[in-house]
Amino acid sequence: MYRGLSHDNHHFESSASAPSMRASGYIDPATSMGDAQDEAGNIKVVVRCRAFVQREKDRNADCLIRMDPDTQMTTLFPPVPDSRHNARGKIYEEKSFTFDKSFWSHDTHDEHYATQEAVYHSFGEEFLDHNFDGYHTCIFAYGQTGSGKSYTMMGTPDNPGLIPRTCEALFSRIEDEPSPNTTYNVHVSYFEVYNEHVRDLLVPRTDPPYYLKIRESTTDGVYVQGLTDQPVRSYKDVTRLMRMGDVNRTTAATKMNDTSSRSHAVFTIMLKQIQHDLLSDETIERCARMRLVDLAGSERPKSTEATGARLAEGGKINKSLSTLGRVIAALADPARQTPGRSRKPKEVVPYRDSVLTWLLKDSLGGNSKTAMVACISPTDYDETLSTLRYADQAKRIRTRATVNQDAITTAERDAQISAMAEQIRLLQTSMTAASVRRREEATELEDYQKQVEKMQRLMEETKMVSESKIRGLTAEVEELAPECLRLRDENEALRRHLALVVGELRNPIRLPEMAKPFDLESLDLDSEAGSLSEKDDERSGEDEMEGKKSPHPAIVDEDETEESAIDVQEEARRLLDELGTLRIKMKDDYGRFSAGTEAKTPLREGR
Ligand SMILES: Nc1ncnc2c1ncn2[C@@H]1O[C@H](COP(=O)(O)OP(=O)(O)OP(=O)(O)O)[C@@H](O)[C@H]1O
Repeated sequence: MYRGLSHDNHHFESSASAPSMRASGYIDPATSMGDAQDEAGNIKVVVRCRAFVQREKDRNADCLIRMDPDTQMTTLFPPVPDSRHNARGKIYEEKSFTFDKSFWSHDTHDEHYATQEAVYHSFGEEFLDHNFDGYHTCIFAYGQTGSGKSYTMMGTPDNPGLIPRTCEALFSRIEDEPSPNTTYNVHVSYFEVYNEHVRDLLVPRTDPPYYLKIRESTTDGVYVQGLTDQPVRSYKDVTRLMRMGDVNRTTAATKMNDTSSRSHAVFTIMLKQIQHDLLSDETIERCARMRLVDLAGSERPKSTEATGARLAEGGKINKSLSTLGRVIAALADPARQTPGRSRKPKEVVPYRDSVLTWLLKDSLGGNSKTAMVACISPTDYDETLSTLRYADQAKRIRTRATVNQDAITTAERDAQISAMAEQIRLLQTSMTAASVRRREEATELEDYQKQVEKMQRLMEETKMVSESKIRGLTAEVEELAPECLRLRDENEALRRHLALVVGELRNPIRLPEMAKPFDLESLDLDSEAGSLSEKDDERSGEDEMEGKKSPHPAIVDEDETEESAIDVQEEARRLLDELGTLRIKMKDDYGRFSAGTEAKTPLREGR
């Protein structure tokens, strides 16, 4: 039974360590360029156990944790089987782990109670020292949902956590800087990784949300493109930004935590110290990056009773945390820690498998001094065991931190500035050219579109003209068709008539001698026409040669009649030709414009 467990003998003394001995940010080029330049070390791992929250008090929960202040050992005791810890066949065992520090923040009345201030003094201050020495640092809080990560990192207005305390101490050190030759430049950024997307917390939220891209460069490593990098001059400036970021951060109430963080939040402080030596006219610059990460909590859907969006968020959170676990496992691999000794090939570190691990690549396995705060709840055996195992593995990770320092003379600095100015000038020129090009391209595109519209309009007009032309021609053809038929019939009649007349002339009816002479006057041949056959010509010639005068008066007018017949014939031929030409023209127009209008065209194929 561990309810009311006495911790008297297991807690350590006040965890407030001695304040940093660092007096100022003065950079000693001689020492700073020495051994401290490249420092390999393990990730610092601390564990913090929080107090009961109301829901745990309500169910009279047992505290399953003990911490030994002397050995820094954290022990997890098996729970009394109850509705929450009754998995059939499951064996709950006592488990012990030793970390760099075990913070007992469970019982405020306990003499070893670790306050927010104590946690900061224990290692927050030490990490700030590293920053002033020019090292990049990273502190991240890990643990199940509701275990106290946000409380440890950000805290409350009354009980500020590591982030505000670090910032406050940073500015108080800057203000206390005794050397007039040292200047500081501080920038802050704050972003969250929500559902595998990066969102800037220092800009107002938008709907739909605006996500930032992650880039990697040889000089800057992995970075968030377009992230607000706000210059700050005082702690007041920082608190304003922290508040803004916290308001923008995605939180929601779950069964395990009323204000559960649904994202990983990364607060970054960039500290640049510039020290100018008047005698040597040399400038030493140190750049340090402080990353303070409040991870989203791992969660069991069964415990949080999440559904819908919350459940999906939880899935993404767990996925990225399990990738973090795999990254930690790969980095903690003994083959990696003792290169050359092990024959086992080094495991590939899956940094890129999640946005979080990709962004923390440098902090987890590169140029950084890193600490992990494993936050645990005093009541949940399974989740706490999982967190303690995670933390235990992280202890084995070694990083190699380097002092990020550059020493340059004033002349070099001036040269750098003018090189940069030149680069900016070139960039401006190319930007101007690019925008001119873009403008030109836009104008060209506009012209092109206008031309296309114009062409479309023209085509439309042409179509309309063609249609009206077809309509006009069709009407004309329809109008001409009866006349054409009439002409053809008339021509036919004339031809028949002419043939009859010619036949009559060639073969005149011979009247008997006694008969009444032929009444020439009654024969009207003026309008008759026809062609004479050769036979007829021959006969006429014979008659002339014989010198016989034809008794038939018609023979006297034969030439005249023939001329008239020829005229008629020519007129008919001309009409036929005209008709043919007209038909060809009609056929031509019909072919050109008749697509889809055939139904309207009454043209018949000419014979
Ligand atoms: N050391 C502590 N002392 C007192 N109360 C604490 C402590 N740690 C956490 N709490 C309380 O526990 C509750 C949950 O804490 P917190 O929100 O920090 O959890 P979390 O791990 O950040 O959760 P999540 O992952 O869901 O965001 C809060 O009400 C907080 O005030």
